[in-house]
Amino acid sequence: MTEFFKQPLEAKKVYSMEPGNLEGYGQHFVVSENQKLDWADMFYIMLRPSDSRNLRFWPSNPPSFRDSIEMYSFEAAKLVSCLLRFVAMDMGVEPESLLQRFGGQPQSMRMTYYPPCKQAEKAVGLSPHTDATGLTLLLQANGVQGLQIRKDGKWVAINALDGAFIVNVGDILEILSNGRYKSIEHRAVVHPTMERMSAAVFHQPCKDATVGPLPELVKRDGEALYGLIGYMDFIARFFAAKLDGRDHLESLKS
Ligand SMILES: O=C(O)CCC(=O)C(=O)O
Ligand SMILES: [Fe+2]
Repeated sequence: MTEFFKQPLEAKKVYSMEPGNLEGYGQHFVVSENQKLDWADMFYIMLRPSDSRNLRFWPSNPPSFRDSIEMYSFEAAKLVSCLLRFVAMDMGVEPESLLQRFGGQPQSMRMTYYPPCKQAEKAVGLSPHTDATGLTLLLQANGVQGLQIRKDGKWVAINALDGAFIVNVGDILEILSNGRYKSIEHRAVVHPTMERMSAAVFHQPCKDATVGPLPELVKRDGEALYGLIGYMDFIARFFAAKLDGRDHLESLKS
């Protein structure tokens, strides 16, 4: 990842995003021509299932990139399967019940490079958002801190352990768990003199999945806190909400 971002712009532009598609090199969360852009370069690819991969966006330089990503993707999927089993057990439902909702374990990855910014307090590295996923494994790749989460209305800085994953609960797990696990709003700030890099691996339902609280939880709770929605409709709402925090999620509440 470091070597990819270090290349001259021209080399990275070979992988530029195309209209209507998030894959490739560029900026995400662009909703209007008047907004300030995030102080970051992003690179997004689909990893799983393997037939969702578009190798046109997989850099051939550095030469080890593809093999490294393949291995990373496999291990991340394995870890997330374990975590989803633990979460299911924690909620007192069948251990496989959550995992079943992520059939084929769709997975994608956003690598983000935040250049240093002299006026760091005036720039936003990554705008506040929740992840539209089940679970996200986030790795802060070069030891520079910058992630913040919104807790009780206040931004709290996260001090990540070196080499450890930060596990973020996403919108879909909040819905499936009927609100037991809350999707965390987060953002990234930038540093005045140091660059920062992060890699987020997202685990989401398949495109044609319908998402709603697990029936066994609804039965126990006596009500479903969220209505049923197709995953692609959910994604459309996610982007239409223009990153207004958790609005897209709150609007699903019945
Ligand atoms: O850079 C970070 O720490 C946050 C990245 C993130 O939230 C994302 O890629 O969705
Ligand atoms: Fe995120």
